[in-house]
Amino acid sequence: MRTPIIAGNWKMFKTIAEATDFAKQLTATKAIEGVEQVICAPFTTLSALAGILQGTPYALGAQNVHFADQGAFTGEISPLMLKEIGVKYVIIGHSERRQYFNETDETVNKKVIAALSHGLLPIVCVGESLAEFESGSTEQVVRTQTEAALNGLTSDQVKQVVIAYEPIWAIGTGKSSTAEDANKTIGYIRGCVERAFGAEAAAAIRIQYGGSVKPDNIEGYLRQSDIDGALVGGASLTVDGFVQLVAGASAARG
Ligand SMILES: O=C(CO)COP(=O)(O)O
Repeated sequence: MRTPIIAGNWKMFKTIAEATDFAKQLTATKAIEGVEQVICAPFTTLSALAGILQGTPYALGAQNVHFADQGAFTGEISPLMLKEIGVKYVIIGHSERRQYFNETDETVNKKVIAALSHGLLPIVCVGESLAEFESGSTEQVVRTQTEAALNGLTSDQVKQVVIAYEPIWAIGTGKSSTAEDANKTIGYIRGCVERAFGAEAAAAIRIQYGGSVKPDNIEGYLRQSDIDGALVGGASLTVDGFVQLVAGASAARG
């Protein structure tokens, strides 16, 4: 049985003061069990958050990483640096990075390999644009992205990866995929993993849905057979929102 995983992607929101405030409030609430909970925060806030979240049920995630250990890469952050802070997860290949920062399937793959080799767990984002959705090429797009991202991994490494299926047209738009459609595409992604890495890896890998997930729709997603959690932007920015998302995931699985 795959443990559901709810990850908040704060994107470029929250100062250190705001992040600290959030973490103190969150750790003061009664923790919900049975759901893995992750906060993917801006780089500048990670050290402060690590100090507060250490020893709590809340894991820390980053939103990007470079593939080299060190080097002349101005403005970048290496897997070693994240590991040193106590980061556990790292989002790789978010559509905003693919769209605005020239992230490619090739760099996503290099980053996934680098993250795993340093003991960081990748949350790899895949998903189609509106034009691709409307032309019926969703499956082709997610298959290409998934196969490229996982290229060269062993099946044991694949079991540690989390994939987030985020249709680009559903991100921050309030237009979410239906739970049934998301489940179908996520089932298809799992099938791609099975063809490349075998049944055991496909049964173990966790695949989230992301895109306008809110406390009032999360249960519908988590009740689906293949959806193992959610990667949430806007609704994860308040403590109340985050706790409600986790409560919804727990209720769906309860
Ligand atoms: O991009 C997302 C998470 O990575 C989704 O963002 P929203 O939940 O704000 O739509």
